[in-house]
Amino acid sequence: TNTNEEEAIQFLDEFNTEAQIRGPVAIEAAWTYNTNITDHNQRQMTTELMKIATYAKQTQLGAQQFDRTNFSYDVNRQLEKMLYIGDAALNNPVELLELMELKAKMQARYSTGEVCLTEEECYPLDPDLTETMASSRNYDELYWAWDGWRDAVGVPARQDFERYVELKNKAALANDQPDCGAFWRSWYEVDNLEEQLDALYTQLSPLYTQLHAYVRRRLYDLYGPDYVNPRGPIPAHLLGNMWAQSWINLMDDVVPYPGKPSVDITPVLQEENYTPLQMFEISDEFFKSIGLIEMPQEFWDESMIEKPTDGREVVCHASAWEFINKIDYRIKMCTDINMDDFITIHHEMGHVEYFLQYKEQPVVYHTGANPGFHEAVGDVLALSVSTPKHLNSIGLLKEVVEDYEADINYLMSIALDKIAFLPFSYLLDLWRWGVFDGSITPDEYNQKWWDLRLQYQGILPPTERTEDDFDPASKYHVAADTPYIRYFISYIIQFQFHKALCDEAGHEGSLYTCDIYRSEEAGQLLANMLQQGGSLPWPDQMEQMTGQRDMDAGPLLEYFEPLINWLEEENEGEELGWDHDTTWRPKEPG
Ligand SMILES: O=C(CCC(O)(O)[C@H](Cc1ccccc1)NC(=O)c1ccccc1)N[C@@H](Cc1c[nH]c2ccccc12)C(=O)O
Ligand SMILES: [Zn+2]
Repeated sequence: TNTNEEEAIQFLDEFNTEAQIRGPVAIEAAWTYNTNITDHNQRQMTTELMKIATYAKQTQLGAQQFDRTNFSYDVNRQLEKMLYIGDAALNNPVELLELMELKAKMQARYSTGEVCLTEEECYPLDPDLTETMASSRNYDELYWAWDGWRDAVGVPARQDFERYVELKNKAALANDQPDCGAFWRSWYEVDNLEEQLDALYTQLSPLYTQLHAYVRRRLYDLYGPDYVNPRGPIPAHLLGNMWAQSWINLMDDVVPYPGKPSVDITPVLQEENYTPLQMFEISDEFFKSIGLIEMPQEFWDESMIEKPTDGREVVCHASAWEFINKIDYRIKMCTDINMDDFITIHHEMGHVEYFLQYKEQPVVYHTGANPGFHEAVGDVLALSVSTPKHLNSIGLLKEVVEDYEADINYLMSIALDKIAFLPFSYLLDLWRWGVFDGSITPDEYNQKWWDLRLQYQGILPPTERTEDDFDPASKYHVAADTPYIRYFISYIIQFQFHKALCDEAGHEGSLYTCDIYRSEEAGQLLANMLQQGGSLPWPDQMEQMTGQRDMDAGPLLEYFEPLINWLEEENEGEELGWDHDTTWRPKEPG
């Protein structure tokens, strides 16, 4: 083996140059497929991805030549990142091709899935079924969309998924990892991640239980005792979202003090005919206001921010794209004109901001400090943007009242998104890690999924589910080979970041009223972290920003403190939790 550090540095420089030439070609082919799903474009993408995989394999072999023992920290870290190359580690090219085609096929099935009322009348997830789940209060109509979607994209995915699991585990073994879940967890560079996450969830579950009891009572008032049991789990299709992962669309039915002005900007966005472009420009302006880098011209020229109307099939699930040529950065999103998508735009733009901030780093460091960091950036800014004061100052809320009741309404709206999301974002990869490590076998995929959905979310399916169903694949990230624990981690650390940025901005008063708009100091603190990309372990970067090294639920609990007190009082007399009546089932849908 080679102990010559000079040669290692030479090797790294050559990779860095080569990657910026080869990378864009493959990413462009993936972009073309994602924005125009055809067999031809899939073949083109697969061909390019195979070439990049071969190059990654060569790079891995090259990096393995070196004995890193006495190399500098940075050279060692860059070489180490080259050793783990994901799917490309599959030694058998036939299997690698099979895996790529499986992934493309599952992603295409999800992205083109639809539920039909009649032969000619079919509805896709985005925007139609999403809108039905958000706005219908008809138990049977909600069930039609919920069950139809699972029949359309869940059931047919099972066979592909089982083969996908085998191949992903083979690739993990080729990366010296016992299974794919272990490989995905290795990105967090801590050896007790699962224990840390379990401790965080234990700390947060009482708050979720309070919110669950409150919302359940309101749904009981709405749907009656045939469909909602005030002591049991909630039917999964009543929460305003296809996966019950965010309950924000129930706000009108659960708002604590109805007499106060709304905090939902959807009516204004629609009445004033805001366009997706204008929504993106408002987001970009916020990033600029705190001194971050604005979206480049190529971003505005090449992004796809609306669902095409020319008949093209596209992957509508939002994503942010870096072409590692220091020039091209894009967002692909089928933007709907509502608050949900206004927030998602900030989420996606947060990814692009991270790309822009770390673009001078070596390519191997073009990642988040950990995947949760990448998911948190946009959401942190959205916490400021969402404040009624801020929305009022940019003309998206016509009236704002600042008193205790209005504050509780606001905190409820944020909790319906952030607190409701915690169990879902935790359980999804608990299930998937179990699938990868073999503790969850194909004959129980669906049963174990619903066991976890009951245990953590306190929900149950509106009808009996069997192993003929495969409900996990009704969620994009399961169909699209995208890990999910990153969002659970993001929802915790984004409040740590928010608190640090608010302190830096000189904010005084409650954390939930903080808006870092126009604070160059806050922006500088954030940029200093973002610029580092993956060059330093995330605890070091967490310490630079917040003064301590761990994930900590404290700032989240501080943010929601007034609502926690309000819920405890409001829920006096409620039977908290959902294991009081495990035999109850809702009445069958019509
Ligand atoms: O999936 C997303 C947004 C999509 C994404 O930006 O996270 C996207 C997912 C993806 C990953 C890989 C391939 C294709 C899509 N991630 C990125 O675009 C991305 C880009 C660079 C680095 C890391 C992630 N949000 C999650 C949950 C969520 C977290 N915060 C939110 C805020 C608003 C709405 C949803 C969410 C969901 O919809 O269930
Ligand atoms: Zn994201």
